[in-house]
Amino acid sequence: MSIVVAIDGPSGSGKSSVSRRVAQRLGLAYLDTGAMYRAATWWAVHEGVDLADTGAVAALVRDMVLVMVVDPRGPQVWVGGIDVTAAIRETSVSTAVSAVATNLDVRAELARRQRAEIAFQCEPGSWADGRGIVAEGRDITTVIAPDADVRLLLTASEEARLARRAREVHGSDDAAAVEATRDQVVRRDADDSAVAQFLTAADGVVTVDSSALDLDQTVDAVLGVVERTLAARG
Ligand SMILES: Nc1ncnc2c1ncn2[C@@H]1O[C@H](COP(=O)(O)OP(=O)(O)O)[C@@H](O)[C@H]1O
Ligand SMILES: Nc1ccn([C@H]2C[C@H](O)[C@@H](COP(=O)(O)OP(=O)(O)O)O2)c(=O)n1
Repeated sequence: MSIVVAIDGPSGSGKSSVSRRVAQRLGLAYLDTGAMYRAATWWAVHEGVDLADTGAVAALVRDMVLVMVVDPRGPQVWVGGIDVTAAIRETSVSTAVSAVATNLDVRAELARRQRAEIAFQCEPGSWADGRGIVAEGRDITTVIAPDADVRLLLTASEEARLARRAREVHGSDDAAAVEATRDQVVRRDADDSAVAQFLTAADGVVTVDSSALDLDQTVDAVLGVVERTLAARG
């Protein structure tokens, strides 16, 4: 029997780091859908397409050769035969990505690919050999996989999320580092929330607030929700 775990949440709530660890512990594949929007952004810039030209960006993304390596021990992202796993984390991509993520034709194309990947990992012969997948992003619990076995919203206070991102990007959470991070957390969430609802839990979605938890405690909390949800389902 396959298991699909869907996790949404705002920037810096811990979706990527927590989902990877949860997938490893459960032997499931791991799909970072945000990385797909980042890859599309990187590719459009690489190909010299103006991000404001929504038709041109959508056409480019429809033909984009994107490979997501779903092994949670070493996820990778390849676009047009280039390994962009590190490049898509750069601040230039973080700043620009909402312009691509709010392009509804791009969303339709990436949604199609995300649903196909989730279905594929529930089939024998895939990386997960049918065991299933943890997929995370902004609209997984609501749009991409509303029928997932487990649906979870990972939240944390704005203060905690800014401090985490500042430590990650600038190696410090002093006032200057937090201010330098504000655009890629607060402004981006405001822009992104125009097209996906990830600030409050939809019906049937369990909220885990990680503000006062460290990474290990958050992973344990999420694993607890998975166990209880599957046990209740029988
Ligand atoms: N519960 C937590 N406590 C402390 N730091 C965390 C926690 N969860 C994640 N982090 C750290 O915060 C940063 C952002 O986490 P990340 O998984 O990239 O969030 P998201 O994918 O939601 O944007 C990472 O450096 C991560 O190690
Ligand atoms: N399912 C998704 C996943 C991400 N996005 C958007 C929202 C974000 O601005 C970008 C990048 O997502 P990502 O999860 O990498 O962002 P973080 O920096 O980890 O917060 O893509 C989306 O619109 N829908």
